[in-house]
Amino acid sequence: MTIAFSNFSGLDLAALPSLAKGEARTVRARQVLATDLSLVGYGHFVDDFALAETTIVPWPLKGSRPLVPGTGIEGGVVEDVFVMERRGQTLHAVNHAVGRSYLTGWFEDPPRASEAYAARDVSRLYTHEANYHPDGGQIFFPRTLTPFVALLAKPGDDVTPEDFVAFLFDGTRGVHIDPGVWHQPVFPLADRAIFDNRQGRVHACVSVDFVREFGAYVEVPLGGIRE
Ligand SMILES: NC(=O)N[C@@H](O)C(=O)O
Repeated sequence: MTIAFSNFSGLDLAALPSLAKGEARTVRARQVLATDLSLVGYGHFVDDFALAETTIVPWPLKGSRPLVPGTGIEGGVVEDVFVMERRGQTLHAVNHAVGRSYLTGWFEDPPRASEAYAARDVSRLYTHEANYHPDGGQIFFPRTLTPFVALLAKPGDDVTPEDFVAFLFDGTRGVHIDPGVWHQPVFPLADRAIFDNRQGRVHACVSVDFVREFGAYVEVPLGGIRE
């Protein structure tokens, strides 16, 4: 499958506002340890990728008649690897299941970040967007025991940067992100990591652009738990 670069939010990545110049602000996501309880409303743990079910949302109806049972969900799922990799002072994510790649964040002031130089501080990352899938959930499962952070917010199109929570996973378990839950591709606490990914084949995506809508980048903590 060919891989095409996707910029869901449509933000001009060649004209990013500068934090150093005060052209944008940061909203630091609250970091919490992923537990069964803390994930309520966002998703749940996955312990066996092969056996894990991905929630598929039945086709939405406009009339009063119901779907014939078992129909409206037959688009099924797609699955393949999702590769997260640091490229200098930027982070990229390549979704081989749907053939799309993304720039998911910067380890420096975004307009000054370079792929030619190593990141100086990887304890946090700035990201500019998030999205959700109305058609189904999405599973990220680490192939190696790499700890990772899932930046998530509960469903609702009136989402704001302040709604996002950075869930810290220790790398021994995966995550099922529920339909409608805002997310970015997960952020590994390593320079490169491979995840198994399973999601709805329809791959409907609804995006939020933190920069153009709120004048902010979301700062994602990637260190240990502070709270
Ligand atoms: N950008 C982003 O979040 N993408 C993933 O959710 C995906 O489905 O590719």
